[in-house]
Amino acid sequence: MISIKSLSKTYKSNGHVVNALNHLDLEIGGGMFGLLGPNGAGKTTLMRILAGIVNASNGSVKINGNDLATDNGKTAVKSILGYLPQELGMYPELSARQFVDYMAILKGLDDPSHRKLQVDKVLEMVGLLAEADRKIKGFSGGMKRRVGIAQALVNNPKLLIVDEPTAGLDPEERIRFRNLLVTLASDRTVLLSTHIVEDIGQTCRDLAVLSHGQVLFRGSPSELTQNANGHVWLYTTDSMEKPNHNLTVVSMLHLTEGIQYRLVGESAGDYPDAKQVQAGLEDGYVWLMKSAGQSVDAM
Ligand SMILES: Nc1ncnc2c1ncn2[C@@H]1O[C@H](COP(=O)(O)OP(=O)(O)OP(=O)(O)O)[C@@H](O)[C@H]1O
Repeated sequence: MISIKSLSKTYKSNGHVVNALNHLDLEIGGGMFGLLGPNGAGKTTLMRILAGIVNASNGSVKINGNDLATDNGKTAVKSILGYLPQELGMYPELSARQFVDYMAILKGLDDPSHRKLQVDKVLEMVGLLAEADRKIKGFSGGMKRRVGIAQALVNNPKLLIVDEPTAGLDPEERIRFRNLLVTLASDRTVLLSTHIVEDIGQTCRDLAVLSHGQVLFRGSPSELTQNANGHVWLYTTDSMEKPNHNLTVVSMLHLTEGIQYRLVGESAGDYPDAKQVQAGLEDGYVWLMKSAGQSVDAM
């Protein structure tokens, strides 16, 4: 559905040139697709180009055969696209229904009776019909995010793009939101950008990991996980000294016998007592970044 070839985007700011996307190639099909990568990897830039908000510096993007470099292509894509940016400005004094209706007008749904049906339909899809006449200012973070999805869905898009939608949500809201996206992906493409590895593992069959504006990995969550097998250890010590820097600490657990480190790296040779364990998705991500020479030390 989406074909991206040698896509580059350069920003100039304060005399510096930033290569946000650097000859990026990517093919994305139907269903739910994850875009994973550290802050600054280029995810938002890629989504903004796909959504037609910024122009690429070089390269080509085709969505359902429509070339985003042409006016006709842009118009065609607009009619099949829904976009939820990281920060969507909402009018807090409006009710959910008023806001989604307003966005529907902006998207060109001119027929009032069709628009009303469509607004109610999307509010129902996101589970907000019962709250539709409450002011947005009284909504929780998760509810606001659902209003955001409702406005993105109001033109019944075949491609839904969501940028970091679960940031700042509590665990219950996050799970609910993730499940909503999976349901929506049953009959459309949903492109989900996040830096939360767990969100991708729970929802996407396919994913790409971006770093420095390029694709480091393209495949399934289980392929990303499997690549790390043989490179993950648990090591328990009562010493206060952290394991050496050739190993990345993925997590730490305080036990009665000391601190248990989960470590990812080429070899745990310096720690003969370390026990090799099965990799998880987060280990796969850390191993990928480490193999590419990127620092992923969160601790
Ligand atoms: N409008 C802009 N002007 C200058 N530089 C920019 C602009 N937008 C993004 N950048 C730079 O481009 C690079 C990629 O940013 P982008 O926001 O696309 O990454 P990201 O993966 O979405 O990160 P995050 O998760 O932090 O949003 C970063 O170095 C960023 O500072």
